[in-house]
Amino acid sequence: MFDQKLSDKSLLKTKGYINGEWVSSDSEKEFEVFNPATGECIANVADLGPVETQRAIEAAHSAMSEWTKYTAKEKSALLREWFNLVMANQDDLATIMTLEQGKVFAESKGEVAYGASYIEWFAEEAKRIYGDILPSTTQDRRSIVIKQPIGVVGAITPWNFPIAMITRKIAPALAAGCSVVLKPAAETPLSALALAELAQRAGIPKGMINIVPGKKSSEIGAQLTDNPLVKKVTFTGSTRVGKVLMAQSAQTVKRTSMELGGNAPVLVFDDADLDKAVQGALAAKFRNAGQTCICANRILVQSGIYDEFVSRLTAKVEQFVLGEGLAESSTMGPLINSNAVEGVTDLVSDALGKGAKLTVGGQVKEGAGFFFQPTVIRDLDQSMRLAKEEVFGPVAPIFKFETEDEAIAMANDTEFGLAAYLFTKDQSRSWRVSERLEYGMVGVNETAISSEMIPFGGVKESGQGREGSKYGLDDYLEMKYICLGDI
Ligand SMILES: NC(=O)C1=CN([C@@H]2O[C@H](COP(=O)(O)OP(=O)(O)OC[C@H]3O[C@@H](n4cnc5c(N)ncnc54)[C@H](OP(=O)(O)O)[C@@H]3O)[C@@H](O)[C@H]2O)C=CC1
Ligand SMILES: O=C(O)CCCC(=O)O
Repeated sequence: MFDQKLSDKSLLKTKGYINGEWVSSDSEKEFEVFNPATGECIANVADLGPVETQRAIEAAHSAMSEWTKYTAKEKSALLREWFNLVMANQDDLATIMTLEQGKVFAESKGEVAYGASYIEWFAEEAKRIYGDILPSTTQDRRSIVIKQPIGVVGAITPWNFPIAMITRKIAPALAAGCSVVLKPAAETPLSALALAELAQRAGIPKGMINIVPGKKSSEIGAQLTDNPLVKKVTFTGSTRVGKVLMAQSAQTVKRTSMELGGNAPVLVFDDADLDKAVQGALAAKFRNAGQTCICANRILVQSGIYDEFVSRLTAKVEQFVLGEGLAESSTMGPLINSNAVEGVTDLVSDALGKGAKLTVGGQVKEGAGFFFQPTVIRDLDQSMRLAKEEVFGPVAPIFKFETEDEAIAMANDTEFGLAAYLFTKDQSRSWRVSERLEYGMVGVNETAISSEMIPFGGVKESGQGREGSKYGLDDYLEMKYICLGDI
């Protein structure tokens, strides 16, 4: 399958990557990777476990002491070369991503560029790690703060963004001076391994990046959280697993960064620019077939424009073409697996059973693969599961509200707090509402809020820590205070 599709076939790697070597599992076991658009097996990948992970951690630990000998400028140059290679191989990386993850090729290309932007950004930030000299309480001493790499980083990433979620952890880690052992999602190991191949070609020293693909995620996770050589655990994925990893990390008091589930509301006020609001909600809802933690999960529309909003959004959604991601005609791909299809189906049935109304979609697509039709549902209320639970799929539930206070209360009525959006032309309302929304990120009249230059992250049970931006290095650095007394 890959043979005909990649211009550089050596980007297809199916072994683990430890200490600069491509390795099988000790047991020689492999696991299958599937194309979610067809259900076909597209590769067999080495099934590594806790023992190989321990080896990777030890390699990472040794590599870090070598990496400290590189100047900031040398580290920066290596990261820059990795960025160049990722961009030079954008089409092949996007092909691999579409085949294992399902998103349409244009979106995969966009994600490769987005993922690369974190490498470029942190190549630059690697040169900007500063210390500080503080005022002193006495004449005979000086107080100095230096920043040092926290240590070996254990990273676990999800399948929904198989490149960007990796680069936004590995690039700041390397820039800060840390090495990484990363476990990619079992659904999408091939993108991670191709990235490692390009890092190797860029000259990033052995042991600095280690990739441990494997199906025994809880055992690999236990090794990463229990091993005292690992000083920090960074995770993107479900809140359930994030809590497990935080609890495990507490035993050795590791620093953690958690980017967990979301339940993003889009608040559309009567005074909004309706075209802009429909377009924004559409983009935020259907990106990656709705499988993004900042996807619009609940669309809250004020009563005066409710019917008009529903009919305009429905008309746009009717235009989606569902299909295999490499087909040029497709504008939306499949969900990741059959569990995902079942989960979405259950949430839709619950809402329809309790009186909500379908305006488009609502069905599993017949035939091969894991497709669910792009769907709009209206007239929801707070009793329905869609009001509280994250629907990781192409379903736009539209709720009605009367007043600003009611909309804010509905928006905040969740344990999640990742991203929220609002549409209004009233300047003071945009400030007022932004400040009252209990979320880590708020988009005002804009839903395309992500970039390497902004601090991505949430509050409440959506996690802790921020990725990207000038703050993104902090999670990988320790602050050391040095008190210099008189000689
Ligand atoms: N914030 C986000 O970006 C994401 C949120 N989600 C949310 O989570 C739901 C479930 O998706 P799912 O893929 O199951 O997410 P998970 O949280 O289960 O998976 C994310 C990553 O964690 C790994 N993992 C799973 N269990 C453990 C464990 N006990 N210890 C260590 N690592 C573990 C997975 O490995 P493996 O693949 O090998 O099981 C994968 O690499 C989605 O429907 C969505 O609501 C999901 C993905 C991303
Ligand atoms: O966690 C996710 O679902 C991916 C984040 C997408 C983004 O960075 O915009």
